[in-house]
Amino acid sequence: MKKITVVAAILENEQEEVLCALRSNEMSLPNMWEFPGGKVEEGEDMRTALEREIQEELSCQIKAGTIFHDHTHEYESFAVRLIALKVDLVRGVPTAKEHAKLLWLPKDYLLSLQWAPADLPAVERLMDAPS
Ligand SMILES: Nc1nc2c([nH]c(=O)n2[C@H]2C[C@H](O)[C@@H](COP(=O)(O)OP(=O)(O)OP(=O)(O)O)O2)c(=O)[nH]1
Repeated sequence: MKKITVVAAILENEQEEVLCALRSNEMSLPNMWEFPGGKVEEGEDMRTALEREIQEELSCQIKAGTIFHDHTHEYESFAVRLIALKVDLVRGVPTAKEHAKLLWLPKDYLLSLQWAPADLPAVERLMDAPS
């Protein structure tokens, strides 16, 4: 089974809301919520990959921090190693360039969204984590 490594950003604002992104119809896993990010390219450092993906997808600059959750999920046709990292916003305002929608949501409400299955362990951990 093909396995890809994906890095995803956990970004919180001053109200302790988490940035959630809705995958568009043109993306794989359409209409599912995710933490924005993308595939790590060959030879690329995971933090560089995440900072690049966020610049491309959200037109803002972030600094990737510590790993929050690292989990492999098997979809029907491929497996995703999803590495979720805490990030800080350095410059700009996250703007949806590829996603259908962006949403800042208090942690307690995260499970009201339909998440990509690979994200659920990280979402649940985030809901349990003290702010
Ligand atoms: N970015 C991101 N992808 C996720 C998450 N959860 C999850 O299952 N995925 C899946 C969806 C995609 O199959 C894959 C990441 O692909 P992507 O489409 O975001 O990455 P990309 O921009 O590098 O790739 P591409 O669509 O241009 O081929 O991982 C998540 O939280 N964030």
